[in-house]
Amino acid sequence: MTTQHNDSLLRFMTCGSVDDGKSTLIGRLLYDTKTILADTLNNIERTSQKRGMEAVDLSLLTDGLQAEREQGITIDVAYRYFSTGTRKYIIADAPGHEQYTRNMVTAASTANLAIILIDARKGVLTQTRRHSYLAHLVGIPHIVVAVNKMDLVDYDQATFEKIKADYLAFASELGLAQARDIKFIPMSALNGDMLVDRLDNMDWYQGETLLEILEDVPAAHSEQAEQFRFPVQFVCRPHDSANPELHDFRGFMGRVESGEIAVGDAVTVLPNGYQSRVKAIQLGNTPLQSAHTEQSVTILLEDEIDTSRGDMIVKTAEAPEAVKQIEAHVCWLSETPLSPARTYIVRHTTRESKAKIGTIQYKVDVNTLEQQATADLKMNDIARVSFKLAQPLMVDSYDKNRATGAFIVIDESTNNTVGAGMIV
Ligand SMILES: Nc1nc2c(ncn2[C@@H]2O[C@H](COP(=O)(O)OP(=O)(O)OP(=O)(O)O)[C@@H](O)[C@H]2O)c(=O)[nH]1
Repeated sequence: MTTQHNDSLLRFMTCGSVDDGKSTLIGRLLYDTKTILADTLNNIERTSQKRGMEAVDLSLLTDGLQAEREQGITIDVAYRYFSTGTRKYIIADAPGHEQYTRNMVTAASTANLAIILIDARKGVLTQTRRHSYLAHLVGIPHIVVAVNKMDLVDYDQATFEKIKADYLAFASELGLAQARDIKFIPMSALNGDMLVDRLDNMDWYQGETLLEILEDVPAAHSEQAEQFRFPVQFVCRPHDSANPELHDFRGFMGRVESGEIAVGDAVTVLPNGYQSRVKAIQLGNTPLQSAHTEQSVTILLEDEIDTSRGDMIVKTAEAPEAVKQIEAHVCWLSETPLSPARTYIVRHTTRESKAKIGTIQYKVDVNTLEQQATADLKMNDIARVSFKLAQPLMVDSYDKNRATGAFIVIDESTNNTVGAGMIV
């Protein structure tokens, strides 16, 4: 089965430590793909000249967004958009240094590719390991290791090869090298080597440029044929006594989180397990023969089935389990620590359940990757936790399905999101 998908959009993120060149890299991409507005460009050129710089300071492009970022949004992730003839791009940029973990987990949850920046002079650092671990944890399938500032090491191939070997050694240890597609590029974001243009300083590198990788990489959902998952958001049941035909119309509205569905397919509605077939699919008022991932549609079934928000329509042959206990990796997002004594709400797709903490098996030191015993969780902690649920949830493992394998934890008293979970 081939899965249809929106291949014209790629979501990616950049990870790097302070001064590795994240802003410069993004600026260079925007500049060389000519997606900056002319007046913005003039401003930057003028400012760079005033500061006595020979080249245009591309970090000014993204730093202009700093003020926006600082307006106290809870999760501090900036999104930037650009497009080429081939694709549209959404870049998630997770700044902030202490809050790095939670920002990165948030930014990474929808990204399909992560660029991990390494300063060629410094090589693989603790932060590199941390970024890589988090990218792995949140299941980003494509990793580009960008060895930046090659101009400062005389574009030396041996330096690049050494960093590549070091990275691969720890990526294997982590299981990252086996599970993900990793590519390495030597570059100078400042001069523009190997981002959009190859230039001629590194003829020894025959691989793709950054933009070539971005243009080619499969977008989300396109790589594995995922199972059909349709959490019901709303049941549309018009009551129109003047129009008795409409009594038959009961549409289930929602978004196809994964897979695809066609008219005539055998489906099961969970958690009750009612079975039926798809009678019709509508996109707005347009009838469709089939629907695929990321489409928001209305599904009509052949039988009258009592269904409500929070139920999930799946194909009968590939139904997930409805479970009342889940094991997950949790990233704690709140300043108030997780307390095992309290009751939380777990929100999973369009469904919620009250939840109690079963056990916190361990938390992970993201710098050393060591597992440590703990009694609570503080902001930025990542831990393996089990939850006991009051209501069953229809879950997949996060590895298999990033939509139905993820959930958020909500504090009942404040209604704030306090944790993000990935089901093991
Ligand atoms: N020589 C050289 N300098 C670079 C390169 N890329 C970035 N820089 C410089 O490194 C410094 C930091 O770059 P930024 O792009 O601001 O780094 P950043 O990672 O965004 O830093 P934060 O925004 O503080 O996280 C700036 O002075 C850049 O001009 C490069 O490829 N070569």
